[in-house]
Amino acid sequence: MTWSADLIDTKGFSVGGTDLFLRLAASELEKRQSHKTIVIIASVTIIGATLAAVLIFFLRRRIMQRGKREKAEGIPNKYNFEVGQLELQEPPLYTYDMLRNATNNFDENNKLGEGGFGLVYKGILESRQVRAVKRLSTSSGQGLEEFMTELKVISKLQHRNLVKLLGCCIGDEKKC
Ligand SMILES: Nc1ncnc2c1ncn2[C@@H]1O[C@H](COP(=O)(O)OP(=O)(O)OP(=O)(O)O)[C@@H](O)[C@H]1O
Repeated sequence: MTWSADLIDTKGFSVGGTDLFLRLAASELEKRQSHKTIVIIASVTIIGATLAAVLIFFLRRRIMQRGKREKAEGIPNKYNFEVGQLELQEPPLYTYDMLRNATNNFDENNKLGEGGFGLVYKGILESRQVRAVKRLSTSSGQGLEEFMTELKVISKLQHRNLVKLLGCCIGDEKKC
């Protein structure tokens, strides 16, 4: 078919008309196909990047909130200190005040039991977590080195008959 009159926009006809089939060179169709592919790839990439950004945002916010909470509770994320040749890592460090508040100033009513090196109290942290707090008695004769050795050993032990070390407090005269 040859058309020699002015071009008409067929979208202008709201009714009637007939289907018009055009035969195109295969290369024309390939071009359209590749455009379609590019559009799909671009859309998937944009959606993927957006989802990743949202995920990273929420993860970062969660980590930051956790960091803030630990800071508020006086628990550093990680610490590493040395006493002589001893090195201890991982268990969180509690301040003496935190444990004193948790146990209501080491109240007799919160006493759970007594071991060779001191009394054990029930404590409730600000986060409402319940803990058994063992306070080293000054008369126990256990020095810093023995205390650190004990911490180092229990922090590495895991057994159903042993309580897990969840943290420690290492003040000058106040060790828990
Ligand atoms: N997690 C806990 N929950 C409840 N009670 C506890 C807990 N930990 C300790 N106790 C009580 O405190 C007592 C003394 O505990 P501790 O760990 O000091 O005992 P121990 O190992 O015999 O002492 P030590 O190592 O000083 O000789 C226990 O016998 C128990 O009654």
